[in-house]
Amino acid sequence: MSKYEADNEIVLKASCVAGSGIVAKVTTFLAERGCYISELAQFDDEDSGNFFMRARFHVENGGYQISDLQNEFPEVAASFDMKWEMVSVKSPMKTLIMVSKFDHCLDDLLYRLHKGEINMEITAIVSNHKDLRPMAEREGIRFVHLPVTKENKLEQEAALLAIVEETGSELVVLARYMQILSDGLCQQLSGRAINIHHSFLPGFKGAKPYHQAHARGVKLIGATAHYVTSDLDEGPIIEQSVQPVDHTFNADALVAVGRDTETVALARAVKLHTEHRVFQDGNKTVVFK
Ligand SMILES: Nc1nc2c(c(=O)[nH]1)N[C@@H](CN(C=O)c1ccc(C(=O)N[C@@H](CCC(=O)O)C(=O)O)cc1)CN2
Repeated sequence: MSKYEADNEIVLKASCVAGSGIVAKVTTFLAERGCYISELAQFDDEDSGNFFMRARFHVENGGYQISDLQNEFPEVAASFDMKWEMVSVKSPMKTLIMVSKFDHCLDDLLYRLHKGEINMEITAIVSNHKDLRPMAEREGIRFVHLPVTKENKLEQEAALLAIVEETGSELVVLARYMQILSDGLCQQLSGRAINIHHSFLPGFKGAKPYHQAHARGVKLIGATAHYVTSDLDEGPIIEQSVQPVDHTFNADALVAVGRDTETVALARAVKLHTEHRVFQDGNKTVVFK
């Protein structure tokens, strides 16, 4: 049985300022309500003073419903001023994917969706170009063409946001979407927009990273999946992937082999986020794999 088929599995994500008694209070809350904890992870970031924990559990003997637990947990959360969420594992995360002309990341995500590797429901594919409409229509997925110019950027982003809200999208994935999001949109999508940058950040930020890498004579290339922030390519890193190269690789060869690192890094990051395993910790992340 796929781990997503477990009807009653629940995930609790919680973070707060570090202190004693947190794990005890949370696990006691769950135990007292007949919950069997199958996964438990925690991390105490001594630099930031923040504490993070993730529990996966189910209610034995069908007593409490998730709504009951969600109604009663705030008392525990309040005692530690916790930021928390409690969600059903089975619920696929509503995900809107943004693309431009490159198709490899979108194609890979669609494949992994079909294989059941990522528990998401694609609500729409939005693009500033028409090139990937056939790929969306092949899958029966709504495709929205939102062309963008310097003059219409704010209107274009408003239209995008309207689709995010209309579809109830919880996550926006920039699958090689080659437009810089405005500060306002970054704020609106804070913590729920993931981008794939085609370099091993912090190296080779900005445009044409493979050409930068070729000029530098690197022996490794990579890709970085990160949350989108106003600071281009500076968002909290979720996942990275690298692979070896050498002097025989010209820039086009780096682009070609780089596609594998981009798809792997992005798919892993989306999977981790949809499984509620990623926490933002300042400009970094904590990832419970
Ligand atoms: N606010 C942010 N927006 C975006 C981020 C980000 O981190 N913060 N990541 C980029 C992706 N990206 C590199 O990975 C990137 C994409 C596009 C550009 C760029 O210069 N775009 C030009 C237009 C280029 C074109 O029309 O072909 C522009 O927007 O003016 C740089 C980096 C996604 N957005």
